[in-house]
Amino acid sequence: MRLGVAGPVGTGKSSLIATLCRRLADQLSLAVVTNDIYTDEDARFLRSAGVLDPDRIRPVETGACPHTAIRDDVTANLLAVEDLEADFAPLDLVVVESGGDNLTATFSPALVDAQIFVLDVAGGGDVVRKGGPGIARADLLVVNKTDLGPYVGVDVERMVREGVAARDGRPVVALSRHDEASVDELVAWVLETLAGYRAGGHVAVDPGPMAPHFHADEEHPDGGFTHTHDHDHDDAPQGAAVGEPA
Ligand SMILES: Nc1nc2c(ncn2[C@@H]2O[C@H](COP(=O)(O)OP(=O)(O)OP(=O)(O)O)[C@@H](O)[C@H]2O)c(=O)[nH]1
Repeated sequence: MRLGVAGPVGTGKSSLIATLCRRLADQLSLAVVTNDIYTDEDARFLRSAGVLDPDRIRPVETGACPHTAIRDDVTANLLAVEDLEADFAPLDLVVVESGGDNLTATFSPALVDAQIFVLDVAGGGDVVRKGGPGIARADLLVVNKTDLGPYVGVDVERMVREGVAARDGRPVVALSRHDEASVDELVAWVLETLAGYRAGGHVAVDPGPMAPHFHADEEHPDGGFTHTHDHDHDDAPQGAAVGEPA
């Protein structure tokens, strides 16, 4: 299974992956692909954490906004994942870490089977309310660094409640690496999702938003049409469609 980890800059994506590797490397065959814009910093961090054979951690240097490489053109990431799968087959789990991006960045289902969106309490208690496709529709929302709540004046329980309310029943984990019970909850979710994937019951979803795009169609008076997939998501804002097919 390929598992994406996305979220704004510094919310704790690399640390979460290090924690997962620490907890799962004994029972699963793991590999990690990291994405940074101009460096291989995240891969170096994970290698130096000593949680996985360094060769199982491969960096992609996007040279562009992180979402470009995880949803618009996933080629570089797919090649990195496929190289790892070829070198270490059979792998149970490949984790792909996005570079830190904004609230709209999500993975294409062409790259990952499931995805985690990571926020942290230090980014402000109102971030969940600001919403976005990852917050609302990623397979799992993690509200990270809950231990910092008292120091930054954030009501963690309220933030988590708002996350649950925004997600229509999808799961939320309130996480701190200093709270073993919360790490247990994260690990349990990963194992459960992996079991569902192996049983053929897990369907990769596109949290969106899908960029407006053009379909060539000779029958259409304009030679084709541009549209969005807003209607795929009941709660997505409507009205952005341009020239829907007749
Ligand atoms: N207090 C606290 N700090 C944490 C926790 N998880 C991560 N951090 C710290 O948060 C900072 C950012 O963590 P990273 O894992 O580098 O975050 P990231 O999302 O990978 O960052 P980018 O790749 O730059 O977007 C580091 O200083 C971590 O030590 C946590 O549970 N509690």
